[in-house]
Amino acid sequence: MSEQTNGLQQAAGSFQKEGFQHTEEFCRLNEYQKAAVLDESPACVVNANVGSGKTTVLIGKILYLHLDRNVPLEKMTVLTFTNKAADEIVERLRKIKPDIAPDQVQGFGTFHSVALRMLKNSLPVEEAGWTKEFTVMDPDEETDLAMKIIQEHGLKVKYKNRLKKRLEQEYQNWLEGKAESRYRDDMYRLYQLLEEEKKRQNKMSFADLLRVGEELLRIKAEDSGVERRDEKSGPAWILVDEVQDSDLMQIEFLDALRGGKAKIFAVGDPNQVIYSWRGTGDNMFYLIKHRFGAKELTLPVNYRSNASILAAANRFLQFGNRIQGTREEGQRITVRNHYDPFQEAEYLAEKIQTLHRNGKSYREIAVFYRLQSQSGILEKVFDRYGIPYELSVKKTLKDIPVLNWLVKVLRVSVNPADTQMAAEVLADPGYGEESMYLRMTEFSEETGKRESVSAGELFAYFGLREALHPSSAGYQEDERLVMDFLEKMCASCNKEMESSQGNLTAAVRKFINSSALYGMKTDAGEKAPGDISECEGAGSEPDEKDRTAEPDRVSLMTLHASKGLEFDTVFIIGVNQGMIPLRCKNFEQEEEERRLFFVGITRAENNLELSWYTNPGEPGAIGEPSRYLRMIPEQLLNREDAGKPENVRSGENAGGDGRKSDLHQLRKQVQEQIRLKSEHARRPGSAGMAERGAHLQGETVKKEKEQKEPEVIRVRHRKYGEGILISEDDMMIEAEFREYGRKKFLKAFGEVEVLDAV
Ligand SMILES: Nc1ncnc2c1ncn2[C@@H]1O[C@H](COP(=O)(O)OP(=O)(O)OP(=O)(O)O)[C@@H](O)[C@H]1O
Repeated sequence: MSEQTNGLQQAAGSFQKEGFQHTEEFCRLNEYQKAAVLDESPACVVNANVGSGKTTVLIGKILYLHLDRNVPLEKMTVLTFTNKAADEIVERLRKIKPDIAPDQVQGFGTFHSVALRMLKNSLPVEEAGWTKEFTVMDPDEETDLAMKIIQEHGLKVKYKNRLKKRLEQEYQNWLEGKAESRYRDDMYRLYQLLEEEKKRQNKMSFADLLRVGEELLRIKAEDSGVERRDEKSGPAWILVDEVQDSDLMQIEFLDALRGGKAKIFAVGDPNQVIYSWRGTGDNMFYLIKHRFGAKELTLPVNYRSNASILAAANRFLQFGNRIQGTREEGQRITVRNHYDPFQEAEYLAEKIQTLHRNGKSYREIAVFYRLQSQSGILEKVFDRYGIPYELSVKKTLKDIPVLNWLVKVLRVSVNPADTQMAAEVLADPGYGEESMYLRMTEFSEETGKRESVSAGELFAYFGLREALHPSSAGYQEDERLVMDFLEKMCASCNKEMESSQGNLTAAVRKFINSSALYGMKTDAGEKAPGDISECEGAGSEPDEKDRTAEPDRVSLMTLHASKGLEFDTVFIIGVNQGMIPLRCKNFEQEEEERRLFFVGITRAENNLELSWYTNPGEPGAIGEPSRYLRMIPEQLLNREDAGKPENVRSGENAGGDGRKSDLHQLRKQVQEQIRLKSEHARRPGSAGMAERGAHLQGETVKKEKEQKEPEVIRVRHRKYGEGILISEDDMMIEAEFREYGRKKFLKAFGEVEVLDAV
């Protein structure tokens, strides 16, 4: 990627004069890539293989449209799956055209951020029942609010323990005016009340941003008449990255944004769908193609991995043709057996030290695992060996109690209608106190009109010294975290106020909305399941793929987090039965696990090592190699066996080295931690947010006995009779019938009736 960036920089001079097509960068593209860049069909989807240059093509396309076809950047909307990806595209464009102003690329971002910006700036959000000052709520907060409404109104809602999922599942049906909920309960009444409450408290969920955005865009188009629409009113081009990760709501938003006029260019890879639990299905790519009558182009050639890795990857391909490579066979894939994760961690530490001594930088090396919990042993052993590492864990403000509370304080300050948050602030067991109420509700009046502000001033205004309890043991750390956060926020707000000539309240609202939408990184880098990257307001992240700019560290991350990255050497650990793939409930999950493994192995450029344990020690994992290892042809593999249980059990397999003699001790410590954790998990849970929220508002909440909800859902089919629901998504339903086995049906045909749970 950095090599590519250099190429772009060298070519930058000639861009201005002759356009993109005459640059070295364009000439470097292969024929498929060129065809995609130059295509100007009304709608085009590029079905791209892994590592085939999707990002390269997308950037090439933007440059071509802008420099050769004179399409202003402002007339392009570039929709990405993560905010980080949007930042990366802008950053790479800036390397070529350093004078790009922030205003010109306002249309570059995630679906949600683009919708948010339009609702704030150009769509009449008042017509939908909110005001321009609305704030953004996260999905947990919406579930808490729904739970509170259920309790207040005595609603009968089934499967409350899965309320978040249920809120998502039937929302579309309710919007379409269906008369009764799937379980014939009060779900539709809940939607109604929830909607009213969100309007009353002037806040929107993520789903609202897209839905309201879409509705208002459609109304706007109707009002002005699609044909007569002012050329200036919408984008001329919509470019979509990672289109396979879109969900149905995003597609509707896309359609409305297009307004029957803008051209669509979307790149994606159906083989890399790994987030279907969020409403994305592996059929999305094809759905988009048909919905927009799009031309399909392909990018078959992979530039990343050596031929052995690609040959293995081809075994896991689910859609499309074989991935073509450009590289020689290279190193075979190593498959290694270890006795257990402790032994492996030590092996990895030594191996990485050797690689480093032989000239490989740490940043070229990554270790992937299926479950976040697997990183603990590696961290401890790497610490002991002094190996620098970067742990990719999603750590957001919500994980730090004092910042979680502070953000709520700020949210109420910029939106006093938010009684849900106000209640949570005041009754917070750590920091809540009554005097905060006035400070929050008077913020706009008192301080919010200012044109610049400092962290110290805000700290004093909110009386945070008292709220954080100066005599408590944690005060200093809390104060440091709060000041750090406020400093970042004030820097962003001051900048915002200067450029927009707005006031402090509006600037804080923008900052807080951004952080709700993207999360805000508090620690080491992360690209987790979910569109999380650094909050817009807090400055942008370093280019993830230009890794030379970052500290030299080994990357430790889950397979999910590895998507979109590339490394010279990749270790995938715990490739055991029951772990990779994780135990699956249904065929779809199984297929997704396979795609996840595919994503993991295709991150490696030159060296790939897969390991399994004789004694995995993870619940559900079996001490046998995963069946995925049997799917890779033997001639691509180099099998090595490091399992020496007798040495390992003694904990002294390494002789005189003091670090290694501690291994036995470490093993005992970690096992004890695991035991304590599982005991803790078995204890009855503490009160949920919703209960706390209600309690905070002075209500007595009866802790409802956890209802034992039935797990089996019956269905009926005209021909196959009664059966059991296995899975369903927005399009398909799968059920099992005693006489006929498992069958799948298109929901649109309504052949399967879902009966009450038994
Ligand atoms: N025409 C080309 N010639 C040489 N190298 C190329 C070419 N196109 C792309 N590459 C290189 O191939 C690698 C993969 O490119 P890129 O990251 O854009 O692919 P991708 O399709 O986005 O990957 P993924 O599927 O993993 O998300 C990069 O290192 C890139 O520089």
